[in-house]
Amino acid sequence: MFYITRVVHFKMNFVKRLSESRDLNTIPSIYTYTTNPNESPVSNSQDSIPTIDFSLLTSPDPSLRLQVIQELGDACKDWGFFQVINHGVPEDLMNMVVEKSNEFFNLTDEEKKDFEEKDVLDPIRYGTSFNSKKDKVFCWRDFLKVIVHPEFHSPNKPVGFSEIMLEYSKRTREVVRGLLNGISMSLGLDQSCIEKTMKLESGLQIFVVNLYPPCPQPELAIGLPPHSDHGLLTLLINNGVGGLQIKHNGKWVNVNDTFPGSFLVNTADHLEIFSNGKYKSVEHRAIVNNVATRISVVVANGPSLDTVVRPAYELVDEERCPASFVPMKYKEYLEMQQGNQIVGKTCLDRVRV
Ligand SMILES: O=C(O)CCC(=O)C(=O)O
Ligand SMILES: [Fe+2]
Repeated sequence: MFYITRVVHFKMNFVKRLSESRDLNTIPSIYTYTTNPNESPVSNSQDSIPTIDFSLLTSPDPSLRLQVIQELGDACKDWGFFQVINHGVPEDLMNMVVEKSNEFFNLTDEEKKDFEEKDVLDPIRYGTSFNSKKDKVFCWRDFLKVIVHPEFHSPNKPVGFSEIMLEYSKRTREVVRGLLNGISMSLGLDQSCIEKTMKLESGLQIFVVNLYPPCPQPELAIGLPPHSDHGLLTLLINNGVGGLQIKHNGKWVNVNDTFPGSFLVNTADHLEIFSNGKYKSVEHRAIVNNVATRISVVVANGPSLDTVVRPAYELVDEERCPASFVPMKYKEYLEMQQGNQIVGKTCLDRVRV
């Protein structure tokens, strides 16, 4: 008796390769994304996006410290988004991170093959769309996601990527720690309250590179649909090509002009949970264009995977201010978010009371 075994390889359709194919004038229908027709037009009023001077958090002048903590709290409450300047991370390092990330995508298919994603919690995942096994409409985006803390992982190519990622991971964790200390105080809590409760020492940090190649019909496709991030704070830098939009007072706002060398920071779901809804995780999306490849490098910073996240006890009062969220282990939340399609704030809604 003969058994014929046929091994079917699931071939990922990376958009980088697709966009490089000659004569691509229209996008395949799987990428056709319908935006809500009732949505108001995108606003360019980005001048008012808050800017936080990180160096003031450690100023010897207590009134300056107090002022920046107040500004940080207001930014989290009113925008869930701000840019951070004077953060101490060298601009050269930030540029190198973007450059090396680009080099990764320029490796041959064969070289990248080892990193293709199999499971949503694999430490290194090279993939396309958001969750290509579940997405009904595909995102015009390829990605690399690497867990860099509490255990450091990295692809072994291109040369020097690993060292750059390690340094960047350390330096950005320091910025996140400083910001979360300030945010703790802005909530009227001890400076180290978030750091301790969320066990940041073994907190999860994921390094994500998004690559959005030029798209022949940008108005029909989406880079990343509206969503909020898991974790506490997300830091973003890009290669100078715009595409990020954030939702502010029900309207999409373009985030294009930012200070060179600054971090774009957004509040994520677990900060909304911890603050009992005082600080909202911001909805954002990435649009695409037909001219230039956009690269964004995102560092997602969360609690330790075993932390059960719930609203801070100090912020809950059974009568006047009951808990708005039920407790959930961060690992479970992450699996739920990464293992499904990404739709607005639906994940957070699942733990909302
Ligand atoms: O590329 C961007 O600007 C947004 C990326 C993003 O939202 C994400 O990776 O979660
Ligand atoms: Fe995001």
